[in-house]
Amino acid sequence: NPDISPSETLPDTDPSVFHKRYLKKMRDLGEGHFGKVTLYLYDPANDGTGELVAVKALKQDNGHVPEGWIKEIEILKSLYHSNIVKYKGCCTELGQVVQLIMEYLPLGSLQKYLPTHKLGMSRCLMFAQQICQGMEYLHSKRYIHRDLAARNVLVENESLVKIGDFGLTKYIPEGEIYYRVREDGDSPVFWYAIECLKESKFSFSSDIWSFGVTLYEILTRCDHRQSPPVKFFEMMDGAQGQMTVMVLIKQLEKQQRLPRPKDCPHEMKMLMEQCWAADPAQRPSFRYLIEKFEAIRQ
Ligand SMILES: C=Cc1cc(F)c(CN2CC[C@](CC#N)(n3cc(C(N)=O)c(NC(=O)OC)n3)[C@H](F)C2)cc1O
Repeated sequence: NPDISPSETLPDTDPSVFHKRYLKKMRDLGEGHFGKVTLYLYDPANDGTGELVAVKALKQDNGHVPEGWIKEIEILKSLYHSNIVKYKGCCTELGQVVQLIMEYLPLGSLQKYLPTHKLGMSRCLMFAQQICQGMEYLHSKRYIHRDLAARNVLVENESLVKIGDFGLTKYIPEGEIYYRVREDGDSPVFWYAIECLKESKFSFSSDIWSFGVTLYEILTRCDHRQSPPVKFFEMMDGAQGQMTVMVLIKQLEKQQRLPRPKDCPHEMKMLMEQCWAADPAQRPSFRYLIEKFEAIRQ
């Protein structure tokens, strides 16, 4: 339309800048150790026609912004993949970045979706392959996730899932193999590789172990009676009843692993066991897992 000058059609504001005053709180989506994720309507026109967004905010402690928080925002901002939740922007307050704005996936996590949608095996394997594709991309940028689990995978629709949270993601510098941290608070120990439990050594290979547990969750349709914590407690031959990290390590050192889910194809059982190899070097890569899923799903 020749008589409208470009300046009348181009937006003159940065779409990745969100103003706190236009964020209308809807409800909480999740709670983490250091903060929470909340559903907001971003409604600058103040007429309810805005868009729903998922907002991650840290529990503010005396106003200083932890260095890891900026890192998490920078990491998500740099990721572009169909199986990774989209970064939308930031909301700053007093010039400090305080909130991370992401796309909202109303179907929520696999942990909530699977028990109520009876998915067939082929759909489960399709989701598993998509998680591997998102993770292969993440590893290609030298990031390790450190918290891969069904609760952190979101459902876009019945044919698409995305890795939705990067709260524990770390960069592994060139030439390094491990990332070492002093674990604190509620670490997801039942998703942790044996070397993470024993020496806090995280690597690309420890993400593979966590993927194996995530695949187990998918094959059990996230039935809470078969959840990793429940099954590991059951395997503890119920004696002392007190599960500690030491007891879990002993079980894993005795080569005990999560049981084969009902109706689980033998090939999937083999794949999970490869992901749970005691030696990190023996575990497959996400590239290898993608090819396995391609072959099985043909
Ligand atoms: C500050 C740290 C921190 C705080 C937390 F609450 C959590 C846990 N949280 C992660 C994000 C979460 C699950 C995933 N993936 N989710 C994202 C969406 C979305 N983008 O739409 C969504 N949708 C939904 O539930 O729709 C019905 N759930 C869910 F909030 C749990 C992890 C943390 O590191």
